[in-house]
Amino acid sequence: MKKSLKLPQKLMLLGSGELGKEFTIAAQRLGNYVIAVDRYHNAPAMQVADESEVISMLSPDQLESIVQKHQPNFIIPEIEAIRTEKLIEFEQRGIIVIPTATATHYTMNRDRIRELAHQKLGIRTAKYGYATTLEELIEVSEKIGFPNVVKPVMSSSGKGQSVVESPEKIQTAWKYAVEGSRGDSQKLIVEEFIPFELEITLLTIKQWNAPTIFCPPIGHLQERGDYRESWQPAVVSEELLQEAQAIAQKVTDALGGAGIFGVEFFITKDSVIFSELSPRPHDTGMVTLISQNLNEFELHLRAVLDLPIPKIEQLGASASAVILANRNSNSIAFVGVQDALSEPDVDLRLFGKPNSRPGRRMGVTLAKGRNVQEARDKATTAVSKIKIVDQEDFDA
Ligand SMILES: Nc1ncnc2c1ncn2[C@@H]1O[C@H](COP(=O)(O)OP(=O)(O)OP(=O)(O)O)[C@@H](O)[C@H]1O
Ligand SMILES: NCC(=O)N[C@@H]1O[C@H](COP(=O)([O-])[O-])[C@@H](O)[C@H]1O
Ligand SMILES: [Mg+2]
Repeated sequence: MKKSLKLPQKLMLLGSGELGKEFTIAAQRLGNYVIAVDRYHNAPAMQVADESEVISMLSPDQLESIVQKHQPNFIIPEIEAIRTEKLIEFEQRGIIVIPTATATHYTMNRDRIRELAHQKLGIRTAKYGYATTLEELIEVSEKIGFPNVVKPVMSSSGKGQSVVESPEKIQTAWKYAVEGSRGDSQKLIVEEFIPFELEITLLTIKQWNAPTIFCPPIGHLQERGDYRESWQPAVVSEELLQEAQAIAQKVTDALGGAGIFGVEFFITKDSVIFSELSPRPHDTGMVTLISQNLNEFELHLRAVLDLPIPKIEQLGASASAVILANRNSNSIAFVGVQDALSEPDVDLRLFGKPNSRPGRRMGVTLAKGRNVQEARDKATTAVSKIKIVDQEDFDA
């Protein structure tokens, strides 16, 4: 990365969900030009970007045609399911891929990043094995033991993931995982179930020309593999936090490049277990929209563009909670927003996703409190006040 950089830059965002939308807003506040790309029209980031493209990001030809057309300076992946071999080619042609094309390749599938962290770097993870057929799944499950967690190697937000309590449940887990697999892989990972006390995301900012820095840890609560609440700061002993930071530094150094990473850990009574990482802003990191002087999207942008990050300030106990859809609809509306926002220090993001399906994340509440418990209570209370309705029903 060159030492002196001029603004604006042309950024191509591959994936245009809620995280991309906030990133685009951060990029545009510094006058940059953003082309938002996703598989469907009017995705959240497209609503605030300069231009947009609707393609299959797993198609090398479609990626080639939009890169030819827009000639971006940077390609910034926002989801995993991208034809990463093509990103390697773009990088060789001089486009900066964030954090690097190889890093996106490693983190696209759970097996590659697991091999890097565990086999190559010797980092502690849950015991694991792989399966590509039901027979293999039965065999590997017996080896790992019960309960275990079955996940497609390519999926996110808990899609296709389930906890398997006993051998009779394996077939159901197989079916669920194959159906929930994103992209073109049918491989599954089976992990030992870790009975953790707390799980955290350590937002780790890798810079081109400055040392790696960390945000205070974010605690989170997940249900069925998907995030429901997050809060900052999370209480972790100094010793375990240093261990987590050392692991995050080791993995992100191995991946290289620059940008923010969401490094996920399970914290048990006396140990830290690496789970996985996103080479991009993390959903649980949306709490930083209220909890820090620079949120995770602004930090990502600064790291990408080699802009300084002189200080990360935590602004006090804060929390986020998700608003999930309960229906299939392409005309959803929200009611109860007035009530939700009537509390001091409560804020809201409604992502503007054009369609809903049961369980799809449509928004997030943000809150500050005198302590984390109060912040969490305020965020979840705000969620309970917001109801998703059909536009037509409401207008009728
Ligand atoms: N081995 C495990 N033991 C215990 N809980 C687990 C295990 N693996 C996953 N989980 C639970 O499921 C959640 C989601 O798992 P994971 O992060 O691997 O999935 P994901 O689909 O990549 O999620 P995201 O994309 O939101 O990060 C974890 O945060 C944790 O709560
Ligand atoms: N855990 C990863 C994550 O939260 N990713 C975020 O969700 C969007 C997809 O949402 P959708 O499935 O509702 O389209 C992605 O584009 C990204 O913003
Ligand atoms: Mg995760």
